[in-house]
Amino acid sequence: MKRKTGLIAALDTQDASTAQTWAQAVAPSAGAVKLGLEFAYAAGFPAIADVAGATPLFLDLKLHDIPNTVAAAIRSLSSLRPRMLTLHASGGLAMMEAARRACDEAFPEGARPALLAVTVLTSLDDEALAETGVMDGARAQVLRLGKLAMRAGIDGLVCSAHELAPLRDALGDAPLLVTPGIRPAGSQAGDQKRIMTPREASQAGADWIVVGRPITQAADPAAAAAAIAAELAA
Ligand SMILES: O=c1ccn([C@@H]2O[C@H](COP(=O)(O)O)[C@@H](O)[C@H]2O)c(=O)[nH]1
Repeated sequence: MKRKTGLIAALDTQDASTAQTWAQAVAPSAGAVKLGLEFAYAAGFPAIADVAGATPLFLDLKLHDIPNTVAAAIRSLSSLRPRMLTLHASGGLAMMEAARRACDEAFPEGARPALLAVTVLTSLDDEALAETGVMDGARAQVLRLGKLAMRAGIDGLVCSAHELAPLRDALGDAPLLVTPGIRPAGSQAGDQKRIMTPREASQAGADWIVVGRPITQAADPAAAAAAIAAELAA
């Protein structure tokens, strides 16, 4: 049976009123809004809560530090009540385990966010990854980090749509698989390297796709989001 794929709109801006405008525009089409480093550093935590409002919040802070610091950061951000929260799998097993324990302790029963481990950023191709010392390519590294994240009790993974099939083969249906690097046909790749269209990512088994600039930089963000949602539903 075809998996239902939801749209997460990435609202990357420093300006709270711009983010608010975009959040309203995508509300009929997106299942969640993503606020990340750019917005958090510029606008602050209270603005994150304001923009998300009643829409589920994907808080993409990509935590990456020693276990004690990551656990403390999760306790600090718990008042934002994110639905999904990211950390880097490359922080290691102990860091991810500490994050999971902190989530269990800091959030009330039933309100714990899905912890998502970022595997290999979608802006990296095999060549760029080799420059960091990973010589066997993005697919192998995503699988390695994905398995490590599952051992740590992490709920899902951020990966490119190209790794969905091997991840499903290796890990089954349970992990939530979230894919940025999504580009509707004809749109600019920008700095993204491992890309797919919304329809391709959905067919490959994504639970969620993350789309930013193809929506926010469109002449009509509401229409762009609606077109992507329609492509996912087709
Ligand atoms: O591997 C990753 C992890 C996170 N992202 C984030 O997703 C959006 C993508 O925005 P676009 O404008 O659609 O490229 C952005 O907020 C990234 O921080 C990612 O792209 N890749």
